[in-house]
Amino acid sequence: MEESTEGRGISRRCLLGAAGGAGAAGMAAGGLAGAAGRGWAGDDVPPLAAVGGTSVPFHGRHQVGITTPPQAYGHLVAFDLRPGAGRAAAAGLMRRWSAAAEAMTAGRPPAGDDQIALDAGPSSLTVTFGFGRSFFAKTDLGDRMPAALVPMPPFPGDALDHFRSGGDLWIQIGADDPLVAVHATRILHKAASGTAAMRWQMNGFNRARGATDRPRTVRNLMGQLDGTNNPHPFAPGFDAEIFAADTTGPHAWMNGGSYAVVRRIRMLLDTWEKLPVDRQEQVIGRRKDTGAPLSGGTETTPVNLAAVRPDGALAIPGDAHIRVAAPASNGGATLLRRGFSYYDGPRPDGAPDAGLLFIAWQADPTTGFIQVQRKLAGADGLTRFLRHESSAIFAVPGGAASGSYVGQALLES
Ligand SMILES: C=CC1=C(C)c2cc3[nH]c(cc4nc(cc5[nH]c(cc1n2)c(C)c5CCC(=O)O)C(CCC(=O)O)=C4C)c(C)c3C=C
Ligand SMILES: [Fe+2]
Repeated sequence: MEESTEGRGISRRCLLGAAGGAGAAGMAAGGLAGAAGRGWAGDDVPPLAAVGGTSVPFHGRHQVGITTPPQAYGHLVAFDLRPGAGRAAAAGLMRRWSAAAEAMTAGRPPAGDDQIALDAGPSSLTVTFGFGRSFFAKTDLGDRMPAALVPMPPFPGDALDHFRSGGDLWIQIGADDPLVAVHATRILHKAASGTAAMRWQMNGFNRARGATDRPRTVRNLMGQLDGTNNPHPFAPGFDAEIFAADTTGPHAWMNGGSYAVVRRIRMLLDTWEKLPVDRQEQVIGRRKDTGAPLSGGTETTPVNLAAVRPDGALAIPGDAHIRVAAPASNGGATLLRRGFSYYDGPRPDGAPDAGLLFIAWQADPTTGFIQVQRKLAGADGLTRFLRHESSAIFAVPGGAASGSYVGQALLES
C-alpha cells in the first residue's frame, strides 16, 4: 500500500528507490538516496519498482532528454511570451520552470503541486527547455541569437500548419509513467501563467520500458525499428556533431547546448500498409522484423551501401531511406534522432492522424537536419508515405548548474 507524507505531499516510495534498472548514462535507479536521508527511515514501505524509482539528474553540462534513452511518454509544448513580457519576465519564468523541473525529476513535489503523481516516483522524467528565434526579439536579445538558429527553409512537399509550428519557448517532457509526464506538463503550464501562453502541444509515446526482455530500439507506427544507426554518445566525434561548439563572447550561453528540430510527420498508413513487406523493406533498406540492413547481418551490422545482390542490383536500393539519409550521402551530416510516435484518432477524411513527432538533435541545423531533409525531399522513397505537418527549431542551452536555472547565462548577463 502507498503511504504519503503528510504536509509534504510526497510518497515515501519516492524516497526509497529500487535497485537495478538504470540502463543508461545519467540515469540512476533508486537514485534518491539524498532524499531518503532526509528523515525517512521506514523500512516497512515497499520500494518503488525499477521504472518508478529511476531518476535522471536535472543538473549537468548538457540538458537531459537529449542523450537520455527515449521514454514511453512524451509531451512537446511550445509557448509564446505574452504581450509585454520581456527579458525580466522570461528570466523569472525560466527560474520557476527550472526549479519545478529539478524537483520533479528528483521525485519531489514542485511548488504549487496538484499531487497527481504522488506515488509514481520520478519514472525517468526529463524536462528540456529551448528558445525559438522569436524569443530573442521579444526579450531584446537579438544580438545574442546564434547564427545556427536559422529560419527553417521550406521543403518540397511540406504541408505545414502555422499554428502548430514555431514558438518562443519549447519544453520537451519525457517519462516512463503517463501520470508523471502529464503532471510535469500541467505544472509547467501553470507556472507559465501570466508570462507565456501555450501555442501548441503534441503528445507521443514509445514502447513501455520493461515490455521487452532487453532494452531495444523503439518501433515506429510503420512497424520499423527506428533509431538503430543513431550516433552513439560514447563514440568519438559525438559531442562535436550533436552539441554546439564552446565559444567565448555573445553566444557562450550556448556552450553545452544543442539545436532541436521538431517535425510532426504524419504517416500515410493506409497507403503504406497496402505495400507488401518486402517492398516496405526496400523503401527503408532494412528488414522490418529484425532491423538488419538489406546488405546483410544483424540490426547492428554496419550498413554496406556498396553491396550488390546476385542479380547485380544494389542490395540497398538507390532511393532507400537509409541510403539517402546516411551521413555518407550528405557530406557527413549527422543527427541524433529521438522521437515519439503519435496516434490521435481518425482525421475528417477517415485517414489515421498518426505518425512521428520527429526530433533531431545536432550542433548546427544547417549542416544537420536541413542538409539531410533537402536530400530526402527529392530522392527518398519513403517521402511518398509521409506528410510534414508542423515544424520548429529551437536553441537548447546547456544544462544548469546546481543553484542556477536553464538559460541564466543568456538572460542575466
Ligand atoms: C531529415 C532527417 C530525417 C527524417 C525527416 C526522417 C524521417 C523518418 N525516418 C523514418 C524511419 C527510419 N529512419 C531510419 C534511419 C535514418 N533516418 C534519418 C533521417 C531522417 N529520417 C537518418 C539520418 C537515418 C540513419 C541513416 C543511416 O546512417 O543508416 C530508419 C532505419 C533505422 C535507423 O537507423 O534508425 C528508419 C526505420 C520515418 C518513419 C520517418 C518519418 C516519419
Ligand atoms: Fe529516418
